[in-house]
Amino acid sequence: TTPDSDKAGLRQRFDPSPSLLVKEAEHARPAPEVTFNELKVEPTFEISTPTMQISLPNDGPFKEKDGNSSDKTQETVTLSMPPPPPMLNRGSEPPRLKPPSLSAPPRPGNGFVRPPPSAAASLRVPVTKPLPNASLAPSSSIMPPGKQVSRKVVLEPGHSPLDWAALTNNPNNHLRGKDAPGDGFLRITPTELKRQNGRKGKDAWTVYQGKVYNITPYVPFHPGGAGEILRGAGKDSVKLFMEVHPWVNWDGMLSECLVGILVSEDEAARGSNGSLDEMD
Ligand code: HEM
Repeated sequence: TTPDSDKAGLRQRFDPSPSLLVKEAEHARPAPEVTFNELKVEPTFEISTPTMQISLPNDGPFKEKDGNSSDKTQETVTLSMPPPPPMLNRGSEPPRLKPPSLSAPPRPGNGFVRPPPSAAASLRVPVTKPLPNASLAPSSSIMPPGKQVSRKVVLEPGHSPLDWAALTNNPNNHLRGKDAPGDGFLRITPTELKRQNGRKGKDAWTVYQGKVYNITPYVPFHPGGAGEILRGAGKDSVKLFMEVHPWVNWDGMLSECLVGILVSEDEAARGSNGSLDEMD
């Protein structure tokens, strides 16, 4: 070979024409695609609607009303099916996993409709803005049936659960109220309890597990609203309370509001002046 032909040969090798490039590119096809061809899998991006063919005998339950006899022994019904989801990894690469940052990590406890029972519920500050007229709020149309919207209300400023906790921390606040003078606990009859219904200047007392509490100071702090908690005024609230929030720590929250215990009329008549201190 001459030097000139050497040059030409080199140029052809290192400065290939576009057609050569294509050829080389074809040769450079990655091996897994060959595997595809060997497996007779046709990589294609077309999305076709698959069909399903069902053969029905003509004299079966689908026979025409007028009894037309047809030469056909079979009728073919073609049903369309929705297209499959497009496959994005049709190439030779294995399917790639999504980066972890794009998928939210699974959160435990998502199935809970209500928060789990805990004493801390009494100190939890509401994170979502409640409905102003929560007791009248209709259930949301986008909520699945059976799941209700919160019945919590907007509390006045300074009436958060933490504000209540601060108030009960000071025993000088006399949260037992004006109807329970002194420090001693009272023995309260059902008749007396009935009178303490929060009306006509009377404090609202209620009963929980045989103990009588003055709920009047707590009413503006109650997350379920005044109307709800006052349903128990002058009577035993345990049933209503347990229906709504059995996890709330009544004793812990209202210990400073304890007025006394509920006794029967007979028991009260046997006692001297109604003070529990007398029993010691
Ligand atoms: C007649 C008795 C009572 C009734 C009918 C009642 C009713 C309600 C209602 C309807 C709610 C809103 C629930 C929601 O949809 O999220 C609520 C919340 C609440 N109530 Fe009562 N309540 C009563 C007594 C009490 C008492 C005595 C206390 C305190 C010892 C109390 C503490 C609370 C607390 C802490 C919440 C918020 C619960 C949470 O954060 O999930 N309730 N109440």
